[in-house]
Amino acid sequence: MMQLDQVTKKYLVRKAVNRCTLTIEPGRIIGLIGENGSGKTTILKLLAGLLRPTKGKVLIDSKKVNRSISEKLAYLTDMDYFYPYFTIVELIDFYHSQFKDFDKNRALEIADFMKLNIKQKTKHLSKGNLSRVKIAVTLSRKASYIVLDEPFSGLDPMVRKSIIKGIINFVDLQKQTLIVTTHEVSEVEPILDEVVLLKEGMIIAHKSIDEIREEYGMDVVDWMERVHESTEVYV
Ligand SMILES: Nc1ncnc2c1ncn2[C@@H]1O[C@H](COP(=O)(O)OP(=O)(O)OP(=O)(O)O)[C@@H](O)[C@H]1O
Repeated sequence: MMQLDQVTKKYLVRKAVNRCTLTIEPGRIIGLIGENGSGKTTILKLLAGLLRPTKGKVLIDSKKVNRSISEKLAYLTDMDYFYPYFTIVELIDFYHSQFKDFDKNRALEIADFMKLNIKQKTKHLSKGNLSRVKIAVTLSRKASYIVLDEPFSGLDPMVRKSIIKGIINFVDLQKQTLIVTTHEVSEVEPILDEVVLLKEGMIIAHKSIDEIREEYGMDVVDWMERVHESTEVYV
């Protein structure tokens, strides 16, 4: 289980995350949604132990998060920093050597599903193919928690939908929990169980997709727009 308990994160004087309380149950796929600068990446970095909260507690499996959480949390960042002279298959071997839970066969299977040429050097990859490689190596870890920051941003809209739907086959929801931030809400929505909506560093809504449809009888994107414009809190 992942928990934020009254978490505030300040960068100097600016509050990027403001008194956020959140519980994420295991085996769920969560969409962390919000406009630019609303605090999504900061929350993911707090969960990944890369940042410390200014106030409050970040807990995973009831333990305070620190850097050793990387053993059970796979994190796809919004940055690209692969060693340029590695081919994709060499990169997969490198990940295999670095992470005990890395499943090389799964990586090759995802690379194949993503239609990647594994003999290509990472420095020659297009932005979209680099995004595919990042997804492949992250989902190949059998980590309990998978955290994806804007994983679909570089992908061609023509193939994005099928890739998003396909990745669900590479997550084991009996054992894994997935959090994804995205601006492509309508495309990602089919794979989500819950959405957490952020506005100016605060959580303004946390609902399951079923609840949104049943309680509000609304399409998720329409509901999010309504919540975002309203002053009410839906948690
Ligand atoms: N290292 C930093 N130093 C100072 N301010 C920062 C730093 N990182 C983020 N911020 C600020 O904190 C706020 C939240 O940033 P964050 O990156 O978490 O938002 P985000 O929702 O992920 O945005 P985006 O959708 O654009 O990626 C923003 O106002 C941002 O400018």
